[in-house]
Amino acid sequence: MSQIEKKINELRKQLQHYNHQYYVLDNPSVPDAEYDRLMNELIKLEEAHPELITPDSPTQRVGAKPLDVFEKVEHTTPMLSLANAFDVQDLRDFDRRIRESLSVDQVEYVAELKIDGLAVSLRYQDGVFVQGATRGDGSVGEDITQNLRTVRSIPLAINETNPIEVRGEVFMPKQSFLKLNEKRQEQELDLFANPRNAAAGSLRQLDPKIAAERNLDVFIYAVGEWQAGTSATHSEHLQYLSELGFKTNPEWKKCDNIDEVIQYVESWIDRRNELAYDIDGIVIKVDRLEYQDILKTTAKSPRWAIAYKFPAEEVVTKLIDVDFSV
Ligand SMILES: NC(=O)c1cc2c(=O)c3cc(F)ccc3oc2nc1N
Repeated sequence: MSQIEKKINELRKQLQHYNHQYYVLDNPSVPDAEYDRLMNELIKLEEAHPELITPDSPTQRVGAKPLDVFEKVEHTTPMLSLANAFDVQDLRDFDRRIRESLSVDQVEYVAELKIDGLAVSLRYQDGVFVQGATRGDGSVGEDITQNLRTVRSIPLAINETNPIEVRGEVFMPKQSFLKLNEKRQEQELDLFANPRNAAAGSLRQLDPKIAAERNLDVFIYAVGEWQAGTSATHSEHLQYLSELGFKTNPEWKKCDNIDEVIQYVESWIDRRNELAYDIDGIVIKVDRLEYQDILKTTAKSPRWAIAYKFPAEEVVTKLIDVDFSV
């Protein structure tokens, strides 16, 4: 390996590490000036040696040119939607049905915040991000790889060389949403109704440069296709996803029974406005993967998971004070 290649690989490793600290762990470890200096050094070296550029280089986040259309992508494992629960009794019924089907007295669950964004599937081959898609109708989604590459918290490379597909929710933080609408107000463009629509609208842009400016973020919440997988529980999957370098939501909780799930749900009903992002409920999943396999799915939804929906918040949009006096 030439000195140049050594230098390029060293810079890539450093920048990928700093990216992970900043965007995935929200814990910047270098001043921006130092990060920019290293990035500029890598850009210059790659410009001088374009044959050494690889798709997982930190310089390749925004590169692509606008698309004419989004290609279709078939999901090898369908991306189903969740059945809803609206009160505690629904949760107890959900738990009873599962314990009866499994003929067990107690079932462990994982409870997770239900991020109010857009479901996506990300595929990695030989440790490199190769394709990202929307849920679509559950069987066929749209290829939005170029736009997902601009989401800084989506790693372009992971240390799992076996093919793996993961699923998560792309969202726009509340602050970014307010700033975007203020800018659109100034430009006399129509405003987005909520962060979810803003995130969806950003991922539907054919020009990745626009998506790149929208400050999108992601929480990865499940492993999809992973032949090499050996985990016994969903909670092990969540820990593994985090070790691989994915951004997972830190608020998930393993619950020994439905009573603990109900406590968790009730603890979050009044705490959502503390969060930097919108949630519209809590997702509850049977933790043991062998139980998930036994319970399977209906045509539309898994029998081993349910979404407890919070009552819709009275929509208090921050009215942007427009100064008509001028
Ligand atoms: N918005 C979310 O934060 C979120 C969404 C889903 C799903 O839509 C979902 C759909 C399935 F068929 C199975 C598991 C799931 O798990 C999920 N977990 C989450 N945390």
